[in-house]
Amino acid sequence: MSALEPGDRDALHRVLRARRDVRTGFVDTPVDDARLHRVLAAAHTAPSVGFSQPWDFLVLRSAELRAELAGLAQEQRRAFAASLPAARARAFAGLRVEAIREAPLGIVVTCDPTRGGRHVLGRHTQPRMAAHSVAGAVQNLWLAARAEDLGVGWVSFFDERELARRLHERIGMPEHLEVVAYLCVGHVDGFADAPELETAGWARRRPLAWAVHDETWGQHHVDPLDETLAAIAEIDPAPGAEAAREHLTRMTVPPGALGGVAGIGVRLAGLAGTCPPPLPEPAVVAVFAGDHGVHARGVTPWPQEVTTQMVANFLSGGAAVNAFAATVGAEVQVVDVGVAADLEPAPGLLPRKVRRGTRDMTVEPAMTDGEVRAAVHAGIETARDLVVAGNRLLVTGDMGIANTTASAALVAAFTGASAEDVTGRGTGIDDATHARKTAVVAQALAWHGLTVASEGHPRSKPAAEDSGEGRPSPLYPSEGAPRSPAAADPLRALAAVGGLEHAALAGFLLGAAALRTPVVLDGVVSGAAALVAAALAPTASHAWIAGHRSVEPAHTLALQHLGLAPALDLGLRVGEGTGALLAVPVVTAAARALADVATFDAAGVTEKKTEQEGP
Ligand SMILES: O=C(O)c1ccc[n+]([C@@H]2O[C@H](COP(=O)([O-])O)[C@@H](O)[C@H]2O)c1
Ligand SMILES: Cc1cc2nc[nH]c2cc1C
Repeated sequence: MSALEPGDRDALHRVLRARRDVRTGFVDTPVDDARLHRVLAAAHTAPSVGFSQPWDFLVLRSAELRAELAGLAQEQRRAFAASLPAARARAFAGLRVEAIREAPLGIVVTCDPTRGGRHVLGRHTQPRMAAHSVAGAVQNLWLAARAEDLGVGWVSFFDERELARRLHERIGMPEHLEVVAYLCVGHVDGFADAPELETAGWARRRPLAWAVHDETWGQHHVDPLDETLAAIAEIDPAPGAEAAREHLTRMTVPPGALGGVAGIGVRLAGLAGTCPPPLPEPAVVAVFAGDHGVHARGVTPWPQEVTTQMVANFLSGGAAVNAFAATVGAEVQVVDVGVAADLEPAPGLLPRKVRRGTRDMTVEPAMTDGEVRAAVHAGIETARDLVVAGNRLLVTGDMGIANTTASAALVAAFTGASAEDVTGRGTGIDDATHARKTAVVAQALAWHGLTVASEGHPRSKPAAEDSGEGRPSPLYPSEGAPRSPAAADPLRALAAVGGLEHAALAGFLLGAAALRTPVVLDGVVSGAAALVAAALAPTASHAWIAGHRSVEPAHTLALQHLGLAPALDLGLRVGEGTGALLAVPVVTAAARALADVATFDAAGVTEKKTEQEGP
């Protein structure tokens, strides 16, 4: 028996932590054969399916061949860069993805899917286990190399088939082999403390707790919503906001001249806790899609299938959201949380369906408590995924035929406004449909006990609008005024009259705030979701910027109640994230101004005289 010795565990963990995927810093020093042999021997001890040991190691030293292969990788790099949204492409331009020429050794690790014949234990049920086994060998190699002070970089910027074909032609690699890894190997001038992509801000590490599910899927050590609310409670925007306000007084613009742009800058600095705040790019719009049981009540002339059809349009790049996202260099992600139809997998689609549409809110709760929680969690997880993937600005979007009815009901429930005040014309409806829609909203509010206490008057005064200096007013400012039933139990109100996209958007808004990532809010659907989120965690609104004001009356009420001043007011009523996307350059400019605009001192610009001094 091979017993381990004291200290082995610590040593193993040290090596695991110190392993890096190395793309920079390779040096010329040759790798001696004994070292290389130990590294390959470590790879060869890896576990494999049915003990089939499907790997081979092709050691490439020829600089000429390596240069040729580097050319293949470069072509793939160019194609990838061309596929990226503008801000991502800028970030990518500064990244190294391979060191094929610089590293003195290339090791190609192959998989022979035929090794061992027909009866390889386990591979008959799972053919991919052969390649998985080879990945285990690569990991062994990587760790052993680290213990030898050798850097390893795994290059995946290859079309695997093209690489296999080239190796077949050039060095006789058999055609039935698959290439699992091209590894750049050699001595390096040092090992970084953190992954290169993390240091470059391209992506972040996920906390282990998010990845561990206990017994039931989605059951984590701490509930994601509780964890999110606890993180939001920690936000203190005062120091960053104060620093930004102070800096604004010294910037070479007349005092107050930056108007609402200054307010956005203060907000960004408050959230980040520093001034200047980080540049809020790259940006991504998450378009949450869902269908609505209340559609059956004739609240919109559009058939429900349009939700599915528009999702297809987003995914093929043909919608307004795609045009606007391309204009501002943002990525588009569609999140299916409740579309009635089954959707085919597609790049850009996050399949997070909780159920196929909600129920009719006029006769029963639109969602169960469990469905609401699942959709809120889907929103939190979407925010987490997009932030971990390196996005620094999130943008909300929505798609759901009939969702302006659910939005109106939510806004009425949270602000205390009447059905008449909140019900708008959505996609553009005639007077008869508008009257029916208003009655439907009133009926739903009454059925769920979410109606106004004193007819026609909001129970709590709307909060004063954002002063333009990033100080959101308290949500329910009139102390002693009765809280609406919705504010007392936001998730119940959401379940009663909301949509799956509202629930997911509420989670998304909270998830972003918890990660101190700013979010630009789109129209009435996001506004309604923000009311739910703010009722759960008032300080979350420090992370939110109202991108625009839509023509839906409920949106104006929601923004007033949230104390948010819209960046733009263009008479839009598209949804999808369009209005918020147009505000992205405004948000970026606010951050850039704090970073780049010179102070009076630095630029040698004379400040204005005080009034008493006279001319
Ligand atoms: O963003 C807004 O304020 C907005 C205003 C009016 C309509 N919409 C969009 O129109 C759809 C819902 O409209 P409706 O009339 O079917 O309730 C939905 O997909 C929304 O994204 C969005
Ligand atoms: C065509 C169309 C596009 C939309 N985008 C968001 N909601 C929409 C509703 C309709 C009907």
